[in-house]
Amino acid sequence: MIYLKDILYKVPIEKTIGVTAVAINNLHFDSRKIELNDVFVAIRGSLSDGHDYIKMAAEKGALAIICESLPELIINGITYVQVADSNKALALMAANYFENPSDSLKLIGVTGTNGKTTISSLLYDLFKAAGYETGLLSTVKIMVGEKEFPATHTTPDPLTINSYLRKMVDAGVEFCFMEVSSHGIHQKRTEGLHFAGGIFTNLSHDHLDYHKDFKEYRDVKKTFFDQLPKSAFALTNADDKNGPVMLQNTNARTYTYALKTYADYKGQILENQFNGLLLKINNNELWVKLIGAFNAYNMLAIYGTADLLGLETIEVLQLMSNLESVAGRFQYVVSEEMNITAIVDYAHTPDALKNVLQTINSIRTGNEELITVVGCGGDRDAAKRPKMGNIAASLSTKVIFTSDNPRSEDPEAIIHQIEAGVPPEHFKRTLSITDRKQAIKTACSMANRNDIILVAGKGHETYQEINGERFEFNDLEIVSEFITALKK
Ligand SMILES: CC(=O)N[C@H]1[C@@H](OP(=O)(O)OP(=O)(O)OC[C@H]2O[C@@H](n3ccc(=O)[nH]c3=O)[C@H](O)[C@@H]2O)O[C@H](CO)[C@@H](O)[C@@H]1O[C@H](C)C(=O)N[C@@H](C)C(=O)N[C@H](CCC(=O)O)C(=O)O
Ligand SMILES: Nc1ncnc2c1ncn2[C@@H]1O[C@H](COP(=O)(O)OP(=O)(O)OP(=O)(O)O)[C@@H](O)[C@H]1O
Ligand SMILES: N[C@H](CCC[C@H](N)C(=O)O)C(=O)O
Ligand SMILES: [Mg+2]
Repeated sequence: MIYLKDILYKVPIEKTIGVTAVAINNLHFDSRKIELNDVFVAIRGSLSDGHDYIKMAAEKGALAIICESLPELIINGITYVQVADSNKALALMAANYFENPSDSLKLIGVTGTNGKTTISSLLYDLFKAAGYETGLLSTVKIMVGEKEFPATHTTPDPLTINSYLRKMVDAGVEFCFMEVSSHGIHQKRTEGLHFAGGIFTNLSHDHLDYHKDFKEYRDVKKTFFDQLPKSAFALTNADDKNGPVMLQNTNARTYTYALKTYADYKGQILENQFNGLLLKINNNELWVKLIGAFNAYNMLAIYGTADLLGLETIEVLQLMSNLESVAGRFQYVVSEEMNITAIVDYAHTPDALKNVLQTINSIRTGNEELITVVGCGGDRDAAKRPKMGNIAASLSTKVIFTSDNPRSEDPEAIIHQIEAGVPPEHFKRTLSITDRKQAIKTACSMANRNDIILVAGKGHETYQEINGERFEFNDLEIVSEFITALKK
């Protein structure tokens, strides 16, 4: 039996009408899911206002309504709890409802613009390989020990988070690595979770459609570290100019990693080739199978975290050298006959695209062409479009602009905005093909022996979203099929 008063523990309440000593069934923030004796939390969203659905929730049998402003019609027998912040109330209630599973886990949050999925997934792989029961909440998938569940968000809503954390605790999971997105922090999806550690990767232009400006985006990320408890560690990238800013007001124990400046976990790239990186971390040398300078940062974050969580250095080094790239993160195939390399990468921000292209250029050996296929998602930050057009054209020898989840927007209009960023001297390098499959096919047919094709933006995604409908689509499958069919 779960009581309303128990799940309201620690929730700052402004006013209560009715009794809270009542047994409740489920907790929901979507009125459409309400059944008899459930609790409905009204949230002001970006598309609609949950307060408009209080009546619907009541009609469907809600026993209690949690809201920021009380409705005009107060119905006898229903308890109304007025709170200052429904998002926060939902997160605290969700944690209470599932009996605060994060208290029984070592939960590590990874935040920053790029690298969250890579770091959290590889930490999951590493701790699993070290023999621990491990959990993962990531953009790509959710893992409860060995069991896989589909992910809908990078950081899901608090009910989803806490229900999975509960499953993890019940399955004996000891460590859980989770991505903490800026939307997640801003919407307080992670409020009430007990973190054992926080990792900051880097901060660059992203999600400025959602956040007011860069400062707000940065400050939102920072609140995650401000809220870490004393017992936690906070590990930051000292080479990123916002890295130290993140730790300014944290109560956690602070640590740094860096390639360029002094840091607790100091790294050096000794070799950077197509078959991996030779790194020196503090005084240890190791080969890892991942490629590119940005992955050296990810490796430092992983090394530091494993060390802070008490793993033995020797073991960590050995496990790190076995790590394989994460789905859709610099995944590649090479065609046997023509030796064409096709790389699929989730880079969907200017910074990530630049990183991937610079990485490929840094390990290109000769005059081979670098043919990039890229687009930008619809209903997302439009300011990044010309920037990505500029980067793709400047750092590739040929570019095909195409669609990447146009969602409700006109795909051609998005492509025009990308094209607007191409410097005139590179016009000749670019062409645009709206149909993504056709664009990939054309890139493959343009490739000669030893050339490199980068298909950027969708990574692990297995669909293309057009007009609210998701069509099956897999960059890696499509590009592999076309390059292996090439015979010249
Ligand atoms: C902009 C945004 O973040 N939206 C998220 C938000 O929805 P919302 O606030 O817009 O909801 P809304 O549709 O306006 O509705 C407001 C409220 O009314 C309720 N409602 C609505 C209709 C109804 O009939 N009855 C009812 O009760 C809704 O359940 C909701 O509580 O809260 C929902 C529940 O948690 C999320 O699913 C939804 O994510 C949408 C789908 C989304 O696309 N989010 C992306 C942008 C996102 O969060 N991305 C980040 C980062 C990705 C990255 O780093 O690249 C992520 O963590 O995934
Ligand atoms: N440390 C890093 N610094 C810069 N770029 C990176 C880093 N790690 C990965 N990338 C690049 O950014 C892309 C996204 O990486 P990843 O999926 O790990 O990030 P993320 O933070 O989870 O992104 P999202 O916000 O979309 O969930 C990768 O495909 C890679 O090209
Ligand atoms: N988590 C990100 C992923 C973007 C991936 C890209 N393929 C796109 O659709 O824009 C978002 O939903 O904004
Ligand atoms: Mg991610």
